[in-house]
Amino acid sequence: MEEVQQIPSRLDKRNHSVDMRDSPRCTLRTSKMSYSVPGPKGTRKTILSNLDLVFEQASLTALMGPSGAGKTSLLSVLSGNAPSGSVTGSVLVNEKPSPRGFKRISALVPQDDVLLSSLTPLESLNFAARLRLDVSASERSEQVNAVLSSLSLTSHKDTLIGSVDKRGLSGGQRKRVSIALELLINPSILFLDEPTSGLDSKMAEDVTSILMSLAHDQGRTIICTIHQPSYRIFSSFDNLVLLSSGKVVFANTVANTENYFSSNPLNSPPPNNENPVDFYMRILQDSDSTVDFPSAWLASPLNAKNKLATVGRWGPGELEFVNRKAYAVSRLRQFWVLFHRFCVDYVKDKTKFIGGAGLKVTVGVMIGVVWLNQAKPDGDGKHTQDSIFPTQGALFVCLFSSVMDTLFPTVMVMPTTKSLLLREYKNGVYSLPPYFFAQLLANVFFQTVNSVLMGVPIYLLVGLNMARWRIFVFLGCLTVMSSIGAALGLFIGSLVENTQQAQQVVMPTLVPLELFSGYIIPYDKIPDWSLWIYHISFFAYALSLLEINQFEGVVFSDCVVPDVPDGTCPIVCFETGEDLLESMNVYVTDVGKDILALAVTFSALAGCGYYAMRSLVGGWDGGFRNGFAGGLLGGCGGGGEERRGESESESRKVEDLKVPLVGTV
Ligand SMILES: Nc1ncnc2c1ncn2[C@@H]1O[C@H](COP(=O)(O)OP(=O)(O)OP(=O)(O)O)[C@@H](O)[C@H]1O
Repeated sequence: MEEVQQIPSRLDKRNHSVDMRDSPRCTLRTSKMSYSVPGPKGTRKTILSNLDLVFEQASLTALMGPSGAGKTSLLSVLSGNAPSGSVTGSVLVNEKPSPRGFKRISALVPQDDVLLSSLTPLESLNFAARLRLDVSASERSEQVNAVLSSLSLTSHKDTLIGSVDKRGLSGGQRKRVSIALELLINPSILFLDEPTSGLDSKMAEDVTSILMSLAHDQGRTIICTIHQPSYRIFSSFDNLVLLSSGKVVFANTVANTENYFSSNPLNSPPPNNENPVDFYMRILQDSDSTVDFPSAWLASPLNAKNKLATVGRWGPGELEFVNRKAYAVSRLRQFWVLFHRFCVDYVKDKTKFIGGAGLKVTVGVMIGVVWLNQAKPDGDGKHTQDSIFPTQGALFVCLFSSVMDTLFPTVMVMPTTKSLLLREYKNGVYSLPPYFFAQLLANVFFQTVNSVLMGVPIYLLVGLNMARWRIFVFLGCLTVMSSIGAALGLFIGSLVENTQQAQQVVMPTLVPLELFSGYIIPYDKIPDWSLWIYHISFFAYALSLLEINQFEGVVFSDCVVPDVPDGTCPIVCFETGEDLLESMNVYVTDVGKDILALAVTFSALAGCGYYAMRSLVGGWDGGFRNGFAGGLLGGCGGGGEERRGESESESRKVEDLKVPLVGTV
């Protein structure tokens, strides 16, 4: 059994620092609490009905029941993360309405260990501490070390967390890091969704014994959903809440479970050769059973005892302390810490950082070699007609690559970053704008570096216009296109459920914009019905800029128009760069318009990305995502159940905790 040490006392009330000894001890009580969600055709589906439960301070409670019984829903409602449905009845913390800063005294550890795989436990905790604790650096580091030691992670603090593809911490250690991240704020109430799932029996026992100590030695109220625990693990819990079809079947001490089921309502003890926990689950799911378990529980004397359980009280000034601030640090600080974390995560992932940069240089050199010196003028500074097509090709490939190389990595990492965002946002770690802008800026920054690494070799090898400042216009244009790719990536990534869907959205979105950009289909060949696509294509505006940058002032030496009798020239031939530009509907005076169009495109996509992310975490109109993405991905499949799960877990801003959960909501 792992030993849990007490986290030292260092509370500074002015700074909202944390320490369990000074933090409120909390008892959670539900009274006639019901939870329902919108069902089909305007009906409502009741998921939890009339729950009267008490979760006492310094206790470890197991939430159990057959699949679909409502365990996760109950955890979501108790932790303040079920805004998609409606809650009636009351959920009280120390007999008082849930305080404004509820998320600063409670924490939810999700089932999946959503962690940044390229960081170590120490780095993860340091970043989390910078976001969640408004104390001096030395106090922060003291707290991080105390939490690491509290969860027996000190000797693993510098090991890479890792993931399925990258070896790192074991499953049990990862789970402990997940718990440690939440323990940083010394929560009075800790909610855990299946903390032992996926762990072997030894790891599961270690995690349970840690939870037991956190409850008993440190006074926390701990509530976890749990599936098929061994009898040993089951016996470590103090209390058991057993649900079936959203109703309470048993809610009392674990010690009383066997007596209760052996007498009323079953009148027979569990068979000797069967784990009693498995036995209770089996009988609850027995479709032939005639026993009305919820009614039997309501009539039980143990139920009355449960209702009369002693409840905690707020100490003097505690409620005021909890009610103060929604976030521990300012939004500017949140932005800076998150930006730093995105950068460290990117740089530490060698495949992303070194591999990505190496690939860009290689591709740049390859393209440069393919079109070597094709755009270079002759000794007199003049160009030839046959340089036009390869030059345009090189310019277009650079633009295309800048967008795609930013868009795809951004979309591909979204499943991981989304889960992390949901976890942290749900737990009130930061507000959305700092997160969104930190992610956008970090993506733009790294992908711009990559675009430059690819663009410079192409520029030099192809022999593009070397007039002094033109290379900077070229690189600036690639930077803008990378930024557009990043904003579009965040937008699409927030809308879709997985990478497969992302691919199904990306290609149909980008192909028309490329096709009608004026390069693949020349401007004068674009059918009238699709001219609008040309006018909204950011490829068209960026290509226009690069073509002006390249061809303005250029003279072609080989345009000798043959003398033909009827006056029509049989070949298309340009004497100057301006002639060429005009033939493509590009004018030197368009520069301002092109820059404005790109700026508007970037702002619009960033706005849509933010809106989609806001919708993802459950703010504003949660229906936007389901409506828009549902329509877009109607035929893509795979999402109904996941989407339900996500909306169920949608977060609400901490400020919103002023009203809900209490009384009739
Ligand atoms: N937002 C929702 N919309 C529709 N149905 C929902 C929603 N949330 C939960 N449900 C339904 O409510 C019931 C309880 O779901 P919940 O996820 O809470 O059960 P559970 O006991 O945690 O199940 P499991 O053990 O399988 O995770 C299920 O039938 C589920 O389909």
